[in-house]
Amino acid sequence: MEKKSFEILDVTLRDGSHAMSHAFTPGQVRDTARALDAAGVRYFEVSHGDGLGGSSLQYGLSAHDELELIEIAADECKQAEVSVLLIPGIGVKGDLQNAVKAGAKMVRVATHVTEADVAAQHIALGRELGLKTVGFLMMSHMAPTAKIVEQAKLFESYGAEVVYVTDSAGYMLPQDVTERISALKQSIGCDIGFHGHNNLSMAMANTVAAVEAGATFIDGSLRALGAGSGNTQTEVMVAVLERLGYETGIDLYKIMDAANDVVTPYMPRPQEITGSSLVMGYSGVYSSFLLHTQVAAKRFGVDERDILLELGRMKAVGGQEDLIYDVAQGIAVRN
Ligand SMILES: CC[C@H](O)CC(=O)C(=O)O
Ligand SMILES: [Mn+2]
Repeated sequence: MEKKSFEILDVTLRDGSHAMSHAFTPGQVRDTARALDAAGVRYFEVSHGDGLGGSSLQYGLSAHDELELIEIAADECKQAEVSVLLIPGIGVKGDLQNAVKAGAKMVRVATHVTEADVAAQHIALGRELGLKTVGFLMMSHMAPTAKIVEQAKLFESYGAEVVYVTDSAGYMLPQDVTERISALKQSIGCDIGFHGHNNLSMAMANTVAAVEAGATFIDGSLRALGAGSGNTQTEVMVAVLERLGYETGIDLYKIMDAANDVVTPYMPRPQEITGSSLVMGYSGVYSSFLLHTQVAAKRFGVDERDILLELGRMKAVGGQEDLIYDVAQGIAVRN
């Protein structure tokens, strides 16, 4: 049987930044990048959790300059390439140009699932700069499949080479993923990717559904380090996909060692499904809201889950982090 091949993109050093409160050190980035490269991972992402330019009071200040971290990671690459995330409005074109000078070779331009049109200039710039250029539809559970197809076509028309379905809230079930990826497969010519979160313990099942439906770019993070309950666990995904007969190009022992020997020692807490992250998956809340919610719950003396349920009801989206505090205060007043 001919083995199907695809790319695994590791997001430990970007989505993991949320779980690390944006405090990756240069040494942690160097060691992680070296281990990912040695294991055969083709692409891995480095930047503030909210992408280039994310360091701010709204999203959390970075402990170290992300351009310096990108440069350190790129220096470790013998075969791998560094990706950066860019959310138009949080990051600007100049941030992307600087990331390229620091060694980035791929950009993922991320928008809310209904707002692909804000990415036209950034995708064009990515292509102009010679980057592998990707469109990333965040909170994909919030739009019906037809809308996702429409938005993916926009990304493709701007020049995106890959379009991602992104389950930012860890809300989707395998059938949701199958439906969306299959529809994209029939409607667009570029590659399709999937990025999952594990808030309902569905990240691996969703990933398998995505590859079986035709996705050829799949995200994971070592030890699942990422926002909320974290991402699809890269080293486990390699084993599962190999068992399913796919060619990952990644050395299983080396990727396990990267997770266990490099990442585990610096993780601030185990990547678990807690009551709060479960509520995020259940009610469709952005995984990156978790740590902000914990701070707000403490400050106003309220239950984190009540804040998250209310944010889910309000259909809060990325960029509305300040709402978390308003909601917490409102609950405290009502209590
Ligand atoms: C805030 C950006 C976000 O973390 C991007 C991402 O990984 C997602 O939407 O899941
Ligand atoms: Mn994510």
